[in-house]
Amino acid sequence: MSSFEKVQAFSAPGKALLAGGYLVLDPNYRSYVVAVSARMHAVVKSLDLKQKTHFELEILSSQFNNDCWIYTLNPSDGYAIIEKDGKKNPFIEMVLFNLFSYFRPQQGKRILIEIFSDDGYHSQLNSVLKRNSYKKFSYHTNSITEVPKTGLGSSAGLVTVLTTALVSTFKSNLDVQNYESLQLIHGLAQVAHCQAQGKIGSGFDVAAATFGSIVYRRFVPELISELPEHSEVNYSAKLRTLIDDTNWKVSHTRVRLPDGLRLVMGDVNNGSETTKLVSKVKAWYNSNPSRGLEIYQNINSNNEKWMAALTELDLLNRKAPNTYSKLLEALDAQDEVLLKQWPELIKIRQAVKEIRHNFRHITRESGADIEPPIQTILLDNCLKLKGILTGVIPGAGGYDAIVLIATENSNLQLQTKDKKEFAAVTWLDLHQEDVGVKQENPVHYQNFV
Ligand SMILES: Nc1ncnc2c1ncn2[C@@H]1O[C@H](COP(=O)(O)OP(=O)(O)OP(=O)(O)O)[C@@H](O)[C@H]1O
Ligand SMILES: C[C@@](O)(CCOP(=O)(O)O)CC(=O)O
Repeated sequence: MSSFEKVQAFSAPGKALLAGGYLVLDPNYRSYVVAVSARMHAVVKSLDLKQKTHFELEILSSQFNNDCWIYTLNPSDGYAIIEKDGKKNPFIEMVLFNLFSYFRPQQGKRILIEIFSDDGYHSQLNSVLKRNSYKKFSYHTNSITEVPKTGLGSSAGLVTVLTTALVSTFKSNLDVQNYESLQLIHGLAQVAHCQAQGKIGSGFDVAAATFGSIVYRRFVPELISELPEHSEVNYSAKLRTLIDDTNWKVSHTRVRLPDGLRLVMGDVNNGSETTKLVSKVKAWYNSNPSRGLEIYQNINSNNEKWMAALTELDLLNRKAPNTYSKLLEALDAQDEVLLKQWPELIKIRQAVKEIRHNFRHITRESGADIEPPIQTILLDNCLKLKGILTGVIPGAGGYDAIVLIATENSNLQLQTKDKKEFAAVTWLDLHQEDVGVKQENPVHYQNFV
């Protein structure tokens, strides 16, 4: 290992889409995305292969049964991506293809990238925890495709951190705190992630992995779908134009939950398939577009009210911290009379009530389980707990998880312990992260025992 000349490390966070599920697929609507503390990490080591033009790449994900992908890439054949043993990982392949097509590097290199992923992304059943003084990761006996995921966006985290790692090897002195650098990472990661998924998602997960907690409005999908086939000679030129000279009209304004409030995720250990839910909702919308539009506009106006009220809470805290503390105390007491004195709280609760009401309506009409009755019961029970401001089923909804906004002081473990109505929930050890891609210290990823 000591023969490597350059060693760097980066990480990127997972996500929870609080407001804007389904609507965010359309650039007309904004969404509220919280980056979460489960991060995907990459340690990248590189070495110039003097007098050579080929690239030897090894990508290791040792936590998952020592998964490993090995590639040799050549400028002479357009950087064709062929894994030594024919192993597939579409997310890695699309990152490599787009990064090499964009940079078209000529000086041969040997590159080793080690991937590490935090516990939140996957079920930890039958895993073994290994640690050093800085970090801890769980090791599984199964390969990555066989370990159940939790829905925090592992592929978006992987694509974003891998893109960052490769950009850092081709671009000297990459500074991930610099806005232009983040924009470059974001564009390349969106292209790779879209192509690997084989469908056009809204890209909110890649945006949160790159920029952190944001209010997000997507780019038009045609920007990526209209790129030429990979085999076309002009792919590289078109990709460069898309990344360097095109206004994506995407917006990603940094946000954070007001101080004193935190994000709580509860795993319900089931899982839903986003693609199936999306296709049912699209079919429902298209069967009566004017009615669909009316419902979407209603959801949207409540999403906007909710986002605006969170900003109002933040302002209240800055301008009148003592008053704001009283508001948090009212939430901790969950006292209806006290709570009525705070219009900001009423506004948020009312908006979320409307949003959930509309999604239950879509659930009944479309057959897509966005807020199925069992989750309604669970969420309504959660809203009665002390310290809870509001709660939803994030993203596409379904049986994946629930998300609550709670006061810092609330103790949900204690309040829900041994209560049968909460038996299905495991409270996850996660919190909101402000920052997206982050530079890490490579020394922190050595000697795990
Ligand atoms: N630690 C990892 N090492 C290597 N590949 C990984 C890792 N984590 C995720 N991947 C890749 O991402 C794929 C999972 O992507 P998928 O989009 O299905 O899940 P997800 O992004 O976690 O889901 P969701 O979007 O619902 O949150 C894996 O099959 C694998 O190809
Ligand atoms: C339904 C959708 O709006 C959100 C999906 O979110 P999640 O993958 O369930 O977290 C799809 C998308 O935005 O790509």
